[in-house]
Amino acid sequence: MSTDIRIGIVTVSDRASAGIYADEGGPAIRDYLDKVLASLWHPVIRVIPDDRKIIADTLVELADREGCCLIVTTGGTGPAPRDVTPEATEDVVEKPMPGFGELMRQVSLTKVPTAILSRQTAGIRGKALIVNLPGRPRAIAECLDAVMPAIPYCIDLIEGPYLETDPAVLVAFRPATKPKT
Ligand SMILES: Nc1ncnc2c1ncn2[C@@H]1O[C@H](COP(=O)(O)OP(=O)(O)OP(=O)(O)O)[C@@H](O)[C@H]1O
Ligand SMILES: Nc1nc2c(c(=O)[nH]1)N[C@H]1C(S)=C(S)[C@@H](COP(=O)(O)O)O[C@H]1N2
Repeated sequence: MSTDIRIGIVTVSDRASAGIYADEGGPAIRDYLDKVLASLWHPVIRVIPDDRKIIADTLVELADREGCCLIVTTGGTGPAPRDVTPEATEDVVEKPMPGFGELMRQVSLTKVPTAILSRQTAGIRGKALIVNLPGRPRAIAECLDAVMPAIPYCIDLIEGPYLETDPAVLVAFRPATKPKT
């Protein structure tokens, strides 16, 4: 088991990637993970435009070459013509994990009626879990609070590193398992 925990943080935004506005989404994901994770981890950060091939190539690079066990994207999940983050995610995952999107939309609906406009999804590529979040920076904690308790065990199951959370902030759920004989 690797002890080097690398987590990809991918902002998908035409304007943030062009420097028209400062990226707030990537830093919000990093701050969130800094608060929640007790394990030492290293961010691998990318800020890219809403381009299906660039997004797919970036996800492949972070999963296959950078060795990220978790890749969190923000932006590009809505219905607008250039919103293609879910399609790019589906292009590269081997196993879709639709429960993540379902739960995040359900929880987000208690915060904002437009939650159903996000097509955010998730999936597994090799030993990486990829999770999409909406672009609005405030959506990041709203969505991660919902799915984060299940993420460390998901990464256990795909044979990634053991992620420990700070139990005072968030308790990760790991079901009791029988030892293999
Ligand atoms: N990375 C970001 N940093 C700061 N604000 C953001 C970011 N991404 C999105 N937002 C804000 O949330 C709004 C909705 O996000 P959305 O992903 O739909 O962006 P967009 O309108 O498609 O434009 P762009 O791709 O250029 O960010 C944006 O208009 C912007 O105000
Ligand atoms: N938790 C949460 N989910 C949210 C939102 C939000 O503010 N908070 N914004 C919604 C809106 S307005 C849109 S258009 C969709 C898609 O956003 P995206 O294209 O920026 O990914 O996410 C939705 N989901």
